Amino acid sequence: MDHEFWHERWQRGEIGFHRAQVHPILTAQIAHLVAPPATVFVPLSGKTLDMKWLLDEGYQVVGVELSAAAIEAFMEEHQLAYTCTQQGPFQVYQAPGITLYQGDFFELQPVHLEACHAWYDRAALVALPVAMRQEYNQHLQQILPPSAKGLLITVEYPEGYWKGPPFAIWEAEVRTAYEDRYQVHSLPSQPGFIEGGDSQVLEHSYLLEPKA
Ligand SMILES: C[S@@+](CC[C@H](N)C(=O)[O-])C[C@H]1O[C@@H](n2cnc3c(N)ncnc32)[C@H](O)[C@@H]1O
Repeated sequence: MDHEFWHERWQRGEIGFHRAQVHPILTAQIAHLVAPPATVFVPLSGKTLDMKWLLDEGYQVVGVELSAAAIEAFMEEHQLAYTCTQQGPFQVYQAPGITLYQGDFFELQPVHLEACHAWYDRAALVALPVAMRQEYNQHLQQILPPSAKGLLITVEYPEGYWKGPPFAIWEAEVRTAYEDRYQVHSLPSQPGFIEGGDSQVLEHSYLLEPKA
């Protein structure tokens, strides 16, 4: 999954991961972690409608996304008046309540996320092959404030059912990645969504709360 893979997907409009509705797990769960006007980090954000829902609820949003096309589509589809400036390795798109860093997640530093109270990971961790996931989990924990809480959604499906992305991630992997620093609350799985997928897919979500 190099950068070119994702740029090409955006260029060709192959964005089956993009949902036409706000994710019901976000709307049901985020208030259990943080209340508006808390700042929520959305890694590998695409142009998800979830960010608009968060803004409309009164949350502040910080995102990171490789594709400028995705970020500009988000701003334009929601008619947000935005500015764009260069800051180090990022083009920074800003509109009231939202800052989207266009560039590589792995270039983010703690200073970029110092205002964040929570993060929301849907189709970010599962977008990465296993070799990158460990690095992603470590970097995420290094750049977030230690008090930040997480809402993570993974997908699960039988081996051989789908090539990925999204990749199936089982609870043991989530616990290995997060349990040192977070209480990992597993929520009941529910029928999931993969472009062209069917009932063999489950979505499994987790609330991650820093250990005292
Ligand atoms: C599967 S999509 C999910 C998008 C969004 N979370 C959603 O729910 O619609 C993964 C996104 O991550 C972006 N991406 C992949 N690798 C990235 C990286 N290293 N840094 C920033 N964004 C990245 C891709 O361009 C793509 O938009």
